[in-house]
Amino acid sequence: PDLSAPELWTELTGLIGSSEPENGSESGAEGRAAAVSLEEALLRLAEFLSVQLGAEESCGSPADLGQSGEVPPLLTVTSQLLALLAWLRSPRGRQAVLQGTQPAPRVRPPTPDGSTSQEESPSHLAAVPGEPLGDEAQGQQPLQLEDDQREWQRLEQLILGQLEELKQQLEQQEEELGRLRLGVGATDSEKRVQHLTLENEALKQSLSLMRDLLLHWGPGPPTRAPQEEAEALVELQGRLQEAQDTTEALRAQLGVQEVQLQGLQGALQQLQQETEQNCRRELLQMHGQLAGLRARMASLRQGCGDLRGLVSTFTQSCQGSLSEARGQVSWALGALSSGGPGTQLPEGQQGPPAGCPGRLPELKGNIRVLCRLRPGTSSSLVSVESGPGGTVTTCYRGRHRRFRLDWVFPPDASQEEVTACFCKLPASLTGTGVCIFTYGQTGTGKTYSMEGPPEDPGIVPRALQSLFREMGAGRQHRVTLSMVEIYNEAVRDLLAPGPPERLAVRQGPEAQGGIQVAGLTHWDVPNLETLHQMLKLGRSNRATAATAMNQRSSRSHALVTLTLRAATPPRAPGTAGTLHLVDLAGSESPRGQRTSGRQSAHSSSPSEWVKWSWGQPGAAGSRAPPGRPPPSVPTLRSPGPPAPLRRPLAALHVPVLTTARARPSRPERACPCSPEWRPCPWGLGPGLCWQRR
Ligand SMILES: Nc1ncnc2c1ncn2[C@@H]1O[C@H](COP(=O)(O)OP(=O)(O)OP(=O)(O)O)[C@@H](O)[C@H]1O
Repeated sequence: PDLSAPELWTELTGLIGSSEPENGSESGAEGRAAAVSLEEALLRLAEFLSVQLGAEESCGSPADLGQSGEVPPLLTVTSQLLALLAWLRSPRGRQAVLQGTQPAPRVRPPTPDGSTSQEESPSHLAAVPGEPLGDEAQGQQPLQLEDDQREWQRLEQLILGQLEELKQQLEQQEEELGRLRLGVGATDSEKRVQHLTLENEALKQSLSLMRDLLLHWGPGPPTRAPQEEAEALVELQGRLQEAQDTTEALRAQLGVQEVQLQGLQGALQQLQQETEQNCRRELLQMHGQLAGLRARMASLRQGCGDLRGLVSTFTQSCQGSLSEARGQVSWALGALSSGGPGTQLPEGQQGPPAGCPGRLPELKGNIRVLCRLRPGTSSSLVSVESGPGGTVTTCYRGRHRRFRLDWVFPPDASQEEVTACFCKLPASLTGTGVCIFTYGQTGTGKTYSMEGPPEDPGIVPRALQSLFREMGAGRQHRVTLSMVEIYNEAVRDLLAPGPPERLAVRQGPEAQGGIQVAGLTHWDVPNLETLHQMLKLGRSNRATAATAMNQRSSRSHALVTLTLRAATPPRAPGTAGTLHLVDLAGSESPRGQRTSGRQSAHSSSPSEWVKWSWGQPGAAGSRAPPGRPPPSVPTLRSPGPPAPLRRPLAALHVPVLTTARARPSRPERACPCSPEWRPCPWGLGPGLCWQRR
């Protein structure tokens, strides 16, 4: 096994060349070949073959040995060698070797399947060592020897050629085996390398994974060297410093944002409060408006009921007046017809009979309409005829109208002149009722005429002064005063001890004066001074508001009622007299009228004057240039009288306002005045407030 293939073949070649007698002492073989026995050569050959076959089997090509037609040359040579060996060991071979002849085995060349085809000749079989040859055999021996020698040479040449061919094939196979070994080794190495590389990569990944896991979840990195620890510590300190700096910066930014947030929260809170306040304020306003609307609706309902009552009262009053007038007319005609022409009624019979006192003047009508022109200019006034039965001619929007009135006061008429017409009235108060009211557009002098300034008092102070003067100190009448305001269609008591409340107006019995104001207070007026104080108090309580045309104008109707009753018993019912002094609210947006090019110069009645003057702007004023009527203007439509209660009360037969019950001597309601003589919250003077009095 320690010999290489070429050396082994060299030995085999030498062995074949020295195939002499086994002892070989005289052989021509050389040195070493002679020293190797045949058996030993065969053993070496077998070992070589086993090694060769093992090597080929390990190379994965043992199947090549069994393929048909591809008998390995090694087997061929081996089989021939074995055949030669068998011949040499046979007696004939021994004899041939002993005779110094070449063997003449009838050995055919190896068959393709490697089997040795050995055909023994009869002579060959007879030439068995130790057996004697026959004669025939003796005679044929030279020919056979020559054949054997030729055969031997041929066989020898054949074996040598095959050995040479086998040698070449072995060398080729050796080279191929080397290549195969090298290739297999290279392939395995590569596979191994690849496998190891993969394992290495897997191990690397596993190691990296384990390292990461240990860094994150493990007990920490393994202890490092002090230098590394120091460097890591420095790095960590740097990172810590950066983190602290970042934290400080974030804290500062957070502080700024907190301040901004607080500011925003404050602004939001303030906005919420403002919004809440606004909402509450608007809600309160809406509640107020709603309450006002409800009150107005209730007032409208009440006013509607009152108006129905007034219409009913007016109708009844008209019917009664007509019946009375018919009776008076029939009485007067009867009296005149009984006396003949030129007959005058006797002195005592100048009036109607008993039961109809003072009715004759009413034949002229119980309404007097007086016109007072205010100083100033008025574009609608054309001409004026002052005095009793005077006329006023106006031109408004191209239409001329002439009105005849009971009295016309010129613009320069004084308060005394106007009041003189009313000074006789208080004397006839007993048993009747008188109503004086002013009526006109705002700023035309109604309040001025009724009240007047303190230095130049108007109708009310002068009439009341005249009334008290006539009654004298030991008067026989008891005077009571009430004062109401009709504002926004609500009736309020201007002299109520408490806060002013809305009073209800009802239709009462005709015997008690018809219209009644429930809960209205009536105050005793002992003297003129007290009367002035109470009037002042009532005026101060009157609701006033500014308007565009007159800053002092009143938006309410003021009604002062003075009642006179007999102070000594017996008090006969029906003997009370009442004086109503009314300052109506002014008419503010003049009512438009259709433009008319025609001019009318006929005289209109006082009632027409009243109707006309209701909506005329500047109804009183200076005279316009005569003969130049104002140019036509387009039609303007404006609201008329805003409320039913603003109608002229004179047309309603002067309803008498009375209380539903007699006024007690002392107010039933508690007086807020304290007994410590503090200023009266009502503004009443000493002796007027019942507690102080
Ligand atoms: N005859 C007059 N002489 C002098 N001044 C007058 C006269 N009439 C009115 N005035 C003045 O005209 C202004 C308006 O008068 P007044 O307040 O009496 O009008 P009014 O009709 O009562 O108005 P309102 O209807 O708004 O209450 C007042 O300053 C008043 O002094």
